Order: sequence, then C-alpha cells, then structure tokens
Amino acid sequence: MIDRKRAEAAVRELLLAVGENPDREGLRETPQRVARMYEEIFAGLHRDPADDVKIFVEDENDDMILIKDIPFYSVCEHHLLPFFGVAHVCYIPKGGRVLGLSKVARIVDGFAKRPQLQERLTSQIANFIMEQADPLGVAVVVEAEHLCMTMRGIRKPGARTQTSALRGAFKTNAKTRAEALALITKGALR
Ligand SMILES: Nc1nc2c(ncn2[C@@H]2O[C@H](COP(=O)(O)OP(=O)(O)OP(=O)(O)O)[C@@H](O)[C@H]2O)c(=O)[nH]1
Ligand SMILES: [Zn+2]
Repeated sequence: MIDRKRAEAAVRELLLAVGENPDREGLRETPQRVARMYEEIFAGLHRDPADDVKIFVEDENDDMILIKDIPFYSVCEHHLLPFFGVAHVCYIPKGGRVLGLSKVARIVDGFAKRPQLQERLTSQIANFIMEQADPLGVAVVVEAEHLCMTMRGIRKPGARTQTSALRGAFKTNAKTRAEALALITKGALR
C-alpha cells in the first residue's frame, strides 16, 4: 500500500522546497489531498493485474478481436507528469479462449496506473495478455501525449508518440500484422 503519512510529509516538504507556505489557507489540506490522489493514480502498483482477467471459451473462435481507443492516463516516471492517450489491443484467440472485453480495459488501466514509460506500458500489456490468455498473437498500439514534452522542456504541444508491441502471429506473419495495423490506424470501426 501507499504510505499516506509519508506521502503527505513529502508533499509538505516539496511545497517548502519550491518556496511555498504549506500552512496558508489554500494549501493546508493539499498534502493529504495529494497523498490520496497518489493512491488513486498509482493504484496499479498494488494490484495484481491477474485479478482483472476473465476468460471465456467461445466455440473455437480464432478470429481477430480489436478493442480500440481505450483511454488511459499514466504518469511519466522521468518527470512525474501525466501522459495520456489511447491504447488499441488486438488479439487472435487460441482454442476459443477470449478475454472479457472490459477486462482488457482493466488490464490497460492496471499497467497505466504506475510511474511508467510508454514503451514499457505497451509491452507489459502485450506480454501479460500472452501469458494469461495464451492467444495466437497480440498487437498493442499506444498513442499518447506527454505533458513533460508539452507544458515544459521542449514544449511541443500536439506531439504524439506511438508505440507498438507485436507478439505471436503479429510478429511472425506480415499479412496478419498488416491487417491489424490497418484496422487500428485507418479507424475502420469509427
Ligand atoms: N522513451 C521514452 N522517453 C520518455 C518517456 N516519457 C518521458 N520521456 C523522455 O525522457 C527523457 C528524460 O531526459 P533527461 O535529459 O533525463 O531529462 P530532462 O532534462 O528533463 O529532458 P527534457 O525533457 O529534454 O528537458 C526526455 O527526453 C523525455 O521526453 C517515455 O514514456 N518513453
Ligand atoms: Zn517525462
């Protein structure tokens, strides 16, 4: 669990360090509030993503399944600023084993709610689905905007980073990969 008291003390210390007065009216409850917020936005550190898995066996279904535009909010581990966007998760079930649709979004959330790197978020989702559902393949594409690149530093608002992780058939079979990437990037479902 997150050590709330320690987080509160650290936020108070940070306010002092930046030259603020943590005892002024508007800031008095801020350390508690921020500590509570960290419990929420870093909840994935203390949850087993396997708890979010539910698998159904669906008649030897081996057709591609794409869950598109799953919104997520994460925190970049370099600056502790948000990065956010959408994840697209595509997989081909094996032996009819399909994941509950909402569970895919829960898996994305669980890995997003930690100090993260976009590349690691992308590969963790793909690896986890491979381990848990043992599908023929998984393709995960994540598109995000990083506040550390837009509100500070290089300041390039609108710059978006796209990362992908391909496993199984999506890695080995160019046609399967092209089909998935076309569905994802062309917005066939929009
Ligand atoms: N690969 C990758 N880089 C990231 C991610 N989030 C932030 N970064 C980058 O991490 C790098 C950290 O660079 P540093 O030079 O250590 O930090 P900095 O001086 O604050 O860098 P600037 O952002 O360029 O001002 C920056 O280039 C960020 O854009 C991510 O999810 N993946
Ligand atoms: Zn950053």
